[in-house]
Amino acid sequence: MLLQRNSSHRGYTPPYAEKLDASSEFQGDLKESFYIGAVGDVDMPNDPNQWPPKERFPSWKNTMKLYHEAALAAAKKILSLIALSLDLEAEFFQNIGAVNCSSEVIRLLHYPGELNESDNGNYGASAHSDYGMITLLVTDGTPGLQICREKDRHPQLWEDVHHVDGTLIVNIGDLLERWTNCAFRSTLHRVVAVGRERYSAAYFLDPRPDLVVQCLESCCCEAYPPRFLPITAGDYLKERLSATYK
Ligand SMILES: O=C(O)CCC(=O)C(=O)O
Ligand SMILES: [Fe+2]
Repeated sequence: MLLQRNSSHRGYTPPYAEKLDASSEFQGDLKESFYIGAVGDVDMPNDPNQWPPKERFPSWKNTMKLYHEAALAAAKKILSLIALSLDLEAEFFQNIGAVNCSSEVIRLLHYPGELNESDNGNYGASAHSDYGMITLLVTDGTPGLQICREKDRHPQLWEDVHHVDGTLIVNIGDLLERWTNCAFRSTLHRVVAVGRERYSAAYFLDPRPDLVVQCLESCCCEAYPPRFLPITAGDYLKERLSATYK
């Protein structure tokens, strides 16, 4: 298939090719998606994105570029607020290299309306937390997204995320959970099949791959020691991605 996802995870991923919950009994999730990384310009001559033909989609590249810019600006503001809440400078995450523009990815998602019988019980997107820092999600308002507030509790309790027009859904990712020693928990979420076609767009912001993610000083003390070992952002993301595409 043309524009099939390449080794830089850019391009088209068909249904069943991704399994966000590696323990799912199904072959893969129902969604299909298209990944667009940071849009190359003078600073990024080797843009690994895959672009549909200009003749058919004349404004596609520019629209994606504008979306990246707007999402990055919003993500930076949210990260500043998170930093302030941790008694850090507003620019803390940007200053340490946690806001890496060349690792940003937009994932355009489409969930099918009709299901095969063999997909009974399968998910549009099976349960997972996002891997990086934060995710900004917009949807077309079709239900399906659910979160589990207490991911370590069993049985898990799932709640619908209600659509509010004109708003973004912000997910905390695993790396922010590791940095903050669980002060900010990464949100376990999934998309259930509701028998209606659904579209959404997720924007993922990840740190520089060589950045070591370790518990922030303001997030641990003797009585509450670090819960996670230090790891580079790149190693963590590689580990999670390899489980997703097994
Ligand atoms: O489509 C959605 O609402 C959620 C998508 C999602 O969780 C993801 O792409 O990581
Ligand atoms: Fe997600």
